[in-house]
Amino acid sequence: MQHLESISALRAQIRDWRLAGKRIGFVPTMGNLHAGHFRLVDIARQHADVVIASIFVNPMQFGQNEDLDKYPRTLAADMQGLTAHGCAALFTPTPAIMYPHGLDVQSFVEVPKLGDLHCGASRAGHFRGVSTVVAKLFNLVQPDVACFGQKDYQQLAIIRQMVADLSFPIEIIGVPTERAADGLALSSRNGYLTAEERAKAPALYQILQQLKQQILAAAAPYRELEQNAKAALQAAGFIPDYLNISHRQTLALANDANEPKVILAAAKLGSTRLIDNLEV
Ligand SMILES: Nc1ncnc2c1ncn2[C@@H]1O[C@H](COP(=O)(O)OP(=O)(O)OP(=O)(O)O)[C@@H](O)[C@H]1O
Ligand SMILES: CC(C)(CO)[C@@H](O)C(=O)[O-]
Ligand code: BAL
Repeated sequence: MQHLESISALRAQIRDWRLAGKRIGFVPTMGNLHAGHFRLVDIARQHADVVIASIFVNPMQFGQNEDLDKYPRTLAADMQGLTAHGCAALFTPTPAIMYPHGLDVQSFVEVPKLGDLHCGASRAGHFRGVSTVVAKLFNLVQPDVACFGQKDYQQLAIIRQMVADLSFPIEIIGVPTERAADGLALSSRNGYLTAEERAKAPALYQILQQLKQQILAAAAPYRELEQNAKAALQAAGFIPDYLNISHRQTLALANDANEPKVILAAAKLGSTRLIDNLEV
């Protein structure tokens, strides 16, 4: 696997692939890779001749009091895993490369409405950071196809909207959430959990599954079901951030049984913020 650390090296590799007529697949990540990330690479390889991944812990998407500094960085292990999954190249830019003049004067991309809801309301500026870095990575890599996880459901919706609005010639593929045997969505932040917290963590997905059945049974109005589910999260040891029965495309709160729905949730277990979702 090629390890590309500069924009010039990346562009030379992309040029070589283009001259060879290769269809390029791209998997952007923040590293500390797990089976969910490697699944993205596997899927990308099904849709492209070559796959390139990126690892960049993007400071623009972290809030002041978030975990930018402690975010796990495991490059050597990540490179071994990517190589084992047939990734052809890995791009690992630094913040100085991505934001040479600093974040304060950096041009940005913002997806209105979708970026303001749910995690956008809880993490001010987060999705501006995500859409900006992904747009820049798309311009640098210029892939034909890019894979994102459904674990970050709102992020995937925002990327799809950005690609459509800005006419990126890139096919976006959403990959189902990879889960541990007990149902917990794999996430780099799961590594923050203590043993006691990890034992409680599966309750998040279990509560989403129970809520889905209640929605299908039309057990009560959606807002009442949301409140009950948040109470169940608290009883399971979580501090709920949000739990919203939403429209799959607009992500606005759903009210109608006929709408295509997704349950979106974020909750803290100790100091660890977990997210998950379940389509209804
Ligand atoms: N369990 C998973 N299943 C499928 N895709 C996933 C999973 N976890 C992460 N991804 C996807 O991998 C890509 C990179 O995500 P990222 O590097 O932030 O990993 P992460 O596990 O989501 O970390 P974090 O704990 O910061 O959320 C994103 O498209 C994300 O949706
Ligand atoms: C898409 C992404 C790599 C942009 O930094 C990040 O938000 C992530 O890892 O999901
Ligand atoms: N996959 C989530 C990235 C973040 O929380 O910044």
